[in-house]
Amino acid sequence: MTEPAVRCTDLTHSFGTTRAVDGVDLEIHPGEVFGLLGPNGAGKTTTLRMITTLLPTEPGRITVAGLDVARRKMAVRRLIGYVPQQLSADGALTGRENVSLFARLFDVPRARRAEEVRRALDLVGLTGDADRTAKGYSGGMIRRLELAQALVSSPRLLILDEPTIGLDPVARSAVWERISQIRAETGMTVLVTTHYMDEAEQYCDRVALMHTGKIRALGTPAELEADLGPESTLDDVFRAVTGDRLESEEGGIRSVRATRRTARRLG
Ligand SMILES: Nc1ncnc2c1ncn2[C@@H]1O[C@H](COP(=O)(O)OP(=O)(O)OP(=O)(O)O)[C@@H](O)[C@H]1O
Repeated sequence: MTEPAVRCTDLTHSFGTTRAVDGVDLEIHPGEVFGLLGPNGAGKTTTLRMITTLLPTEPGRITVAGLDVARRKMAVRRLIGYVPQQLSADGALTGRENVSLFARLFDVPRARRAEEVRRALDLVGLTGDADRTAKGYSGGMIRRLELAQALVSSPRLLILDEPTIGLDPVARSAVWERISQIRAETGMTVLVTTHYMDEAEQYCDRVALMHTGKIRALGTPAELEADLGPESTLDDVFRAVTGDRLESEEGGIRSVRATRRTARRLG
């Protein structure tokens, strides 16, 4: 039987008295686009940081392609491409130099490096802009550059934390189109967090709705909506299971702040 791409068993993590992740069980199938949905503070980033080996997994357990994350950290890191929420591109470098840097960091063999960098830039549609410095890129182009950085080591599991936060609707769909195309071309598994329910509805095969550290519902968007009744949206499902709204005002303000931070850092 094929191993799940990710299996989380009873994941728990606290920061002081805040229980950020509270008994999460999750199984992500190979090759699917899986969306972890929830408002700010739901515990999504903490869950991703545990899966990516950046936070301890105990007392819970995580496997990535059958490998125990607590015991096989380095092997797991080689399977993963991670795009965090924080900016990871350097404005002073060209697109190609940014991706080359990641190729070196991730030990892409020297003989294959230039070709892998070209391939990653091509996958995200940045070939024509590869030799311009990133400080001249739009927000959407920076996000696609960060995708290329994560793709250069040919990961089996691509993990994206709020890939479209702070982008305008056109740039958001451009980023998602690339994610869908890359998944179709490479067959890799994609785990993505978002608080934009329309994106999850359109682009995710399955979603988990997270709130106050717990998974409150899990399934395909269509299944979850059908369970609630005709004409339901994912936001309705979220409200029904948590009594809260998925897209909060706070999210909007944070998005703007994030965009401004990105612009400042690259400028
Ligand atoms: N390093 C930290 N120190 C203390 N508390 C933290 C830390 N990181 C997260 N938290 C708290 O843990 C809870 C979950 O945060 P987390 O970042 O995982 O949520 P999230 O769903 O990813 O939201 P966001 O989109 O805002 O990052 C929140 O209450 C947050 O304030």
